[in-house]
Amino acid sequence: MLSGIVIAAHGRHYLVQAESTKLHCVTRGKKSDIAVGDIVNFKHTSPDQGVIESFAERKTLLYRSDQYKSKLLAANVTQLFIVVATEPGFSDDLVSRALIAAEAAGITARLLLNKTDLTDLLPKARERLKLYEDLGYPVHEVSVRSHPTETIATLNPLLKGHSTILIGQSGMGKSSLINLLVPDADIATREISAALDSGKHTTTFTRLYMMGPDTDIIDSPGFQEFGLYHLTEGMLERAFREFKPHLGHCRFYNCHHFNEPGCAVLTGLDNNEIASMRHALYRQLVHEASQKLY
Ligand SMILES: Nc1nc2c(ncn2[C@@H]2O[C@H](COP(=O)(O)OP(=O)(O)OP(=O)(O)O)[C@@H](O)[C@H]2O)c(=O)[nH]1
Ligand SMILES: [Zn+2]
Repeated sequence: MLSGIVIAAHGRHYLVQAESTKLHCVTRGKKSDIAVGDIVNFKHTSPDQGVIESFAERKTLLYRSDQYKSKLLAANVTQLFIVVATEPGFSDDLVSRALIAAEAAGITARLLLNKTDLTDLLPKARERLKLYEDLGYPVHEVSVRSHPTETIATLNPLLKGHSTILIGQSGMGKSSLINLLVPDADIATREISAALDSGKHTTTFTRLYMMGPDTDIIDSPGFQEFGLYHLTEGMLERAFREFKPHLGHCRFYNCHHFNEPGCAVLTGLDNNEIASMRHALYRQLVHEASQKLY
């Protein structure tokens, strides 16, 4: 049996890189429980095609979900970079959802502030990011277009030895960043489309780019919405870092931290130790989780 890494996924079709060759693989039956980043064992069915027989134990697994189902996003990721910019404005909701997803999956998270060349807008962006810095998430300032060399120098040491997933809203400069870090990214993307989408280019894929023997970058499109319906209330309360000192100090052991008397989390909110925006998101996520239909 041969082994390789899944570099793109589309339904139950996968592009697997094994040494220097890329194969179009499928799973047996209707199963599609393999994600980008999975290490798989496969058998050849033709020189450039194969069948996946099994996958290796995962270090981490990232999901996104809606009311109806959860979807595997990427396996074996060790860190998540959230790309934001001075312009257009970024969504706190999306940033926090990504951070919660990272916490729940046990993945390190960092924020990249791009377009620092737009100096007029920089103080405002820094001020908005302070909330996350205070929570202990590092913020790295870059300018992909104006200071590419410095951007590479900042990011390469952070990327080395990691499998990093990049997420960001449209317009933040994520594509520019990928193209800067992975010089053949465009070629690789065309190869993936040709192999998995029969050249239609209609679908955007989550794709993995190898940067070195133990370093890769995963680009994931479509993060306009980041559903976290799969997280339970217990997982959610632990994924909000700032709740940690308060957990276990509520009057009721099964406190939901909504409006219960003697709730330590709500006391933290009143004392400004917890930002109201974050507590509101916690409420929203618990609500979403209760709407789950699977
Ligand atoms: N001023 C400035 N503009 C930048 C910088 N990096 C990227 N841009 C511009 O921002 C715009 C969006 O960049 P993209 O790389 O397409 O952004 P994206 O996040 O991939 O967005 P989508 O392709 O819509 O998903 C482009 O016009 C880039 O040229 C930067 O460092 N400074
Ligand atoms: Zn409570």
